[in-house]
Amino acid sequence: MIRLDRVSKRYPDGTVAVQELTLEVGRGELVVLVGPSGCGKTTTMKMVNRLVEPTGGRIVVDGVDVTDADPVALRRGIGYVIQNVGLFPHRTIEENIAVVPELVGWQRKRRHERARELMELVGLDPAVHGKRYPHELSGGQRQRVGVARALAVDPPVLLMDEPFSAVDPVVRSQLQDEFLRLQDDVRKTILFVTHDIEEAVRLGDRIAVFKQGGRLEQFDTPAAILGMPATEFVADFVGADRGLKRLSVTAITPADLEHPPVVRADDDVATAGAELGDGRWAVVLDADGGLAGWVGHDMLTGAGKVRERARRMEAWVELDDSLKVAFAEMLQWNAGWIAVLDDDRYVGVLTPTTLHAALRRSVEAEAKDVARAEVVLETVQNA
Ligand SMILES: Nc1ncnc2c1ncn2[C@@H]1O[C@H](COP(=O)(O)OP(=O)(O)OP(=O)(O)O)[C@@H](O)[C@H]1O
Repeated sequence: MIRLDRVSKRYPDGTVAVQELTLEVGRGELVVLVGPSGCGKTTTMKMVNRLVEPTGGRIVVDGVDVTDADPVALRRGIGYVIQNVGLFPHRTIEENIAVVPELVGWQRKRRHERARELMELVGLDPAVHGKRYPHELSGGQRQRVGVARALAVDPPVLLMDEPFSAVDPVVRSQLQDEFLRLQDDVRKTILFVTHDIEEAVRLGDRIAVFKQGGRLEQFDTPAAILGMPATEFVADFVGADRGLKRLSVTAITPADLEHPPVVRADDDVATAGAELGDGRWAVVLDADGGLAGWVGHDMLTGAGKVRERARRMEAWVELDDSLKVAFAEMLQWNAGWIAVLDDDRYVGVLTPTTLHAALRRSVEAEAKDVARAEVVLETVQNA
């Protein structure tokens, strides 16, 4: 959808901002450009909508070479969100959102309806905020207006340059969440600039890590960048805690799970006790495979049914949740294991040991390009 082919930019003063950059953003994909200050991220982005002209290479958007396109028409088809938004101070929020629709000649009623619809989409109340002026909104609300304005004529492509960096970390995290939900709905093709690796990992389908002088160091998924930094520069840039960050982008799969003894809620205590044997505890399931709780070996004495002895499970996670979510739940409940469900069906448990193994296997699986289940780890036991 967006293709950069050996694109370079040398400014008239001789500064090389971007060097032979080749990069592709697929339809509906969100690619984050990340790197230290001055590495050419903004320049790259501005070449896509021709606010800056490349000095070499080709840029194609939706099959059209941008150097052949009329810049004004081109920019109307590409939403642009920048830091500090750049709203018109003397126009209301509704008028600000409707700027491009007005430029392209939409009637007043249609503009009004579209602005209201977009305000709702980005979490603003049209009745409350529509008639206000930019200075009457909070920083986070202004950023939302910026996103709404960029979406006004429903462009297939969005360029976003540090759109959430002018707000405090709490609001920022909230905006990121809302933005991910929004992107799930609208599936735009997005080029997103940030200097914050946490933001890149959270938002990006793929991340392009830049180095000073506009050189692309690595272009890959967040998990691969964190698990297998291609160069020392990338390893330094993503940080010494990249293993921890990687937890948040690695999903739980069935191959990661352990399978402790299982008993049924309807079993007699004596039967369950015998089934458990030497095991210290068991997972308790109800008749249709749902999680009913857990039971300790020492709780299985006397007569009665398992359900009368079982303890309720305080927490569980779903397959496809991240390893980070599982780890956080284990810490919160001070538990040595956590049950994993697939919809309502119990499928196994994760422990700190299996969680760590899952993380290691996921890195090796990617390096060898095989399924995670096929990776056998070297461990202290089997080394
Ligand atoms: N108009 C210009 N003329 C000359 N040099 C420029 C111009 N604009 C940017 N540069 C230089 O090009 C390089 C890349 O700048 P750019 O703004 O693309 O970096 P960036 O990665 O977006 O940085 P930041 O994260 O600080 O915004 C920098 O060295 C910058 O000083």
